[in-house]
Amino acid sequence: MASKKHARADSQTHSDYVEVENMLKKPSTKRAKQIDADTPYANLCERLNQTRSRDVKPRNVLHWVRSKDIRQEDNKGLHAASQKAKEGKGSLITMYLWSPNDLVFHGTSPARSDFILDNLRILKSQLEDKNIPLAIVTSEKRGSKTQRVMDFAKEHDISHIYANMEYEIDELRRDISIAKSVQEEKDMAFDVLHDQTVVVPGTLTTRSGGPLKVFTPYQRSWLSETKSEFSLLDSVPPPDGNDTCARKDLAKLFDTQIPNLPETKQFDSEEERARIRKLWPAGNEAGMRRLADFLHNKVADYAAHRSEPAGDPSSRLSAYFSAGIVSVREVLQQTKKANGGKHFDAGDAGIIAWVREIVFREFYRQVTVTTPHTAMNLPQNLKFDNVEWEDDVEGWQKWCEGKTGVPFIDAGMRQINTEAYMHNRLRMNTASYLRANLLIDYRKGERYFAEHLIDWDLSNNTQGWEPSYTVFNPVVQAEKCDKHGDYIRQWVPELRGLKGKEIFAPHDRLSKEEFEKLGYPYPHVNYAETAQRAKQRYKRNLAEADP
Ligand SMILES: Cc1cc2nc3c(=O)[nH]c(=O)nc-3n(C[C@H](O)[C@H](O)[C@H](O)COP(=O)(O)OP(=O)(O)OC[C@H]3O[C@@H](n4cnc5c(N)ncnc54)[C@H](O)[C@@H]3O)c2cc1C
Repeated sequence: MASKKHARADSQTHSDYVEVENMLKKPSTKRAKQIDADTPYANLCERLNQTRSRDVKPRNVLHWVRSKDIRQEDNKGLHAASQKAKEGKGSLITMYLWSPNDLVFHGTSPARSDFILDNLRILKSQLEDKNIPLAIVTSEKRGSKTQRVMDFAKEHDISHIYANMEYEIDELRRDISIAKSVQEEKDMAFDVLHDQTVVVPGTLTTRSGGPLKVFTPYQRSWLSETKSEFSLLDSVPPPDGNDTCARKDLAKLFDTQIPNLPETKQFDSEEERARIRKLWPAGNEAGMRRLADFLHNKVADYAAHRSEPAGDPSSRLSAYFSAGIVSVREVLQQTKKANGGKHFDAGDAGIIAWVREIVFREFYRQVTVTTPHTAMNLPQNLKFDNVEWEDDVEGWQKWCEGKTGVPFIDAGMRQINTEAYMHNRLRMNTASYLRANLLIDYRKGERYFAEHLIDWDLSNNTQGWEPSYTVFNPVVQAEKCDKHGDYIRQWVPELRGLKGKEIFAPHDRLSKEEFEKLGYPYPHVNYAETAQRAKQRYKRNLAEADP
């Protein structure tokens, strides 16, 4: 078992199921459209135009580290803060706002929570070597963040606050609130920089000026933009150090400790934590080593084999991207080198295919910024909010535990429960199975992924879970992507003894007697019937939808 959280999933009761439901509050579709028409992102940008340009003499300068930029290498906000600090006589201070209730609210997994803390430990030690403190400011209540940050800034005579942009609606609203408070101060400035992507979300537009909303034209435009604007891949150096006297002046800040995991985010045991840590070692160095290994040993086969989970064909860099342990610019610089200096529209087929996935990541941030309701438990296609979902508690429990009786689905769910990670092809299949074959509200699955993945990322997860009419046949998918059944064999030990095509659908392809000997669950539902039911339900409910 990966975590206490998962142990809880084993004994999921109806009240747990309802608890998930309560977490999924959402606005009406009418309200969603209003938010899309007047986005918090646009509102924040407008305010920042005023707070960033204020003529304030630098004193102490703050970089506010967020859960998506925990590194000193090529960190735009940290670099800007370091440059500003050099203009004055004050020090560079860094700070992380620790909000345990946010972890609970967002359902952040123990694996991701622990990964964040471990990376903060590394960053704190690297910065301390340069006499830069990393202070931990705790906000016990979700609503007290602005107050805590402003109190900290005043207490430490901060003239400038820098941070990197987070594009989710709650985070944008938090920054709007900070910007308002900074505006009320006479001698403070606030700036938030774009660091998560190469191309700033929202800037790739159609001829008429609207944001590109379809991936293929977005990718075309991204490739052309990054080809003509070389500087987009430029990186910035790590921060310069403070004078040694900062050690004494800011002693209290150097003393703050990285917090422990909250009770609900702890692992079952220290061994369990060590096992997950070994799979996902913390730190920029570990991430960049992983990249080098991928570029050297795997990327050449990526185009041909990326959908075959048995060979573990992908980079497994998602955890490092989602917590900002590696910079996407530095990753792409190394990738370009591996491509013999060619841009990402030519050269090695594996590299072209891999960078396409990075572009997906950028595209999904553009969607979050321009369609903010997608970060509010609502589908991008609002009509899908009208679907009448089934209340299949048993199906839900079986899905969570990897006991649906469909080998490919069960293998995927057992992988996520064990590794805090699932291969992309399985994410697609398990999501389709939940929202179509089980007809369970896809938002419950989205939340389950957040509660278990180490790489949880709101934009990638919500877009990955976006409902549609597509229903994957998990037997056909397995026969195509797991030809020899090795992935299934790895994760479903009950089926390890099966050698032929029986492994993909043991219930249908073995005799009753042979099947029962396996000790493997009966299929919870019939694939063909439920796929048909889902399509009809979607069609009827979408036709009746109001928006
Ligand atoms: C239902 C569903 C939920 C998902 N939830 C998440 C999530 O919470 N966090 C997350 O990072 N990804 C998510 N993805 C996208 C994708 O599955 C993972 O990024 C990928 O499997 C991570 O493995 P990797 O790092 O080896 O990827 P690689 O294949 O090596 O790709 C390199 C990087 O590109 C990005 N990327 C790859 N595939 C996608 C994609 N389909 N969409 C957007 N970006 C992509 C990731 O940052 C990834 O690390 C989800 C996909 C689906 C279908």
